[in-house]
Amino acid sequence: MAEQSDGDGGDPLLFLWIAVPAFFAQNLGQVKRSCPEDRRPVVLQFDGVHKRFGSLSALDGCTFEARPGRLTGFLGPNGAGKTTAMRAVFGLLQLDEGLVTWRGSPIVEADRARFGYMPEERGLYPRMRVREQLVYLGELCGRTSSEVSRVTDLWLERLGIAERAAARVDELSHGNQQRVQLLAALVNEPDLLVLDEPFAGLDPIAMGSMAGLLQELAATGVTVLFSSHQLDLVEDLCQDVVIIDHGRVVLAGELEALRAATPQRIVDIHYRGPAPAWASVPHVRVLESTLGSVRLEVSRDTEIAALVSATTAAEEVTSFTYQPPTLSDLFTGAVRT
Ligand SMILES: Nc1ncnc2c1ncn2[C@@H]1O[C@H](COP(=O)(O)OP(=O)(O)OP(=O)(O)O)[C@@H](O)[C@H]1O
Repeated sequence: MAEQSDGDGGDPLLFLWIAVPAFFAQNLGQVKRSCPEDRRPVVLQFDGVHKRFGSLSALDGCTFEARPGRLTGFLGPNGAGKTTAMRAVFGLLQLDEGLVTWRGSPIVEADRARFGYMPEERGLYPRMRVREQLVYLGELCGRTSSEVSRVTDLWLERLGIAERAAARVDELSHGNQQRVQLLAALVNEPDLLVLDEPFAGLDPIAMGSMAGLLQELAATGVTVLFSSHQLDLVEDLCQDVVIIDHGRVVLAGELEALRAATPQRIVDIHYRGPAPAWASVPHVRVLESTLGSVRLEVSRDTEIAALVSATTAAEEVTSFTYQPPTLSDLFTGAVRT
């Protein structure tokens, strides 16, 4: 696998990883994924991946997987190694150790013809017209012009930007440029979609439509891995999460299972009147307390009756919720400060 870019700067034509193989066209027949006798695991797998930049370990034995038909949130603080890992999927950097595999085999260019990538650098040609650019990019993946035109028109319509098809990319709003960028990752009808912060900078409405779209794609069996710093959104959207810190995976798996497996439970109470003495209840820790609301941490085995009994001292209780830690709580607990 050739190292194409290891530089720090943004490469505006980044997704030219798909550009080289015009010869994909004649090879695509060999990469059909629906072969029923093929029982290899249909996952994207990172296995002990190391990537160093000089003395800095950007990926330090990174191991995780993303599964088909599911949304996997790829989380971590700034500089944790998310973009580096995503670039590794596309052969945009040379790994020092470890393997990234797709369906159980090291990824080759023919696999990448069926992958979609939305890079952090957002590499569209700013002066090229939207539809023309999308068709061009789809053709670079080895698709015929009519195939790619059909998919492009479908998605332009679906994303509500069909009327801007003839506009230049740099004439579009940020949100619409982001939609076109996503579309550029979809024109080859990918089996795997890797998105670097697809929600960054979107307004709430655009976020909702992007979220809905990713759910729809996952529902059709696409493997979707995306990075984000918006933990509430990831919690609402993703079945699986991978949390990475200093190049190492510190927590990974099915979100609900990870939440349920924690020994802590979080109790949020909203009330009127003076604050009851919750801290006096055994095994209760006050995490936050403001006038009229309190957040408590209890153990999974704490006797809730004692807590409820203490709460009745409030003038009125307007809400009482008891739940496992949120994704944000898990993230804070997992990541080194
Ligand atoms: N080409 C490079 N040369 C040198 N260092 C690099 C290079 N690319 C990434 N790094 C470093 O590797 C580490 C991981 O960077 P990366 O961009 O993967 O993190 P990230 O998790 O995507 O961060 P963010 O959330 O801020 O986007 C950082 O310390 C970064 O400075």
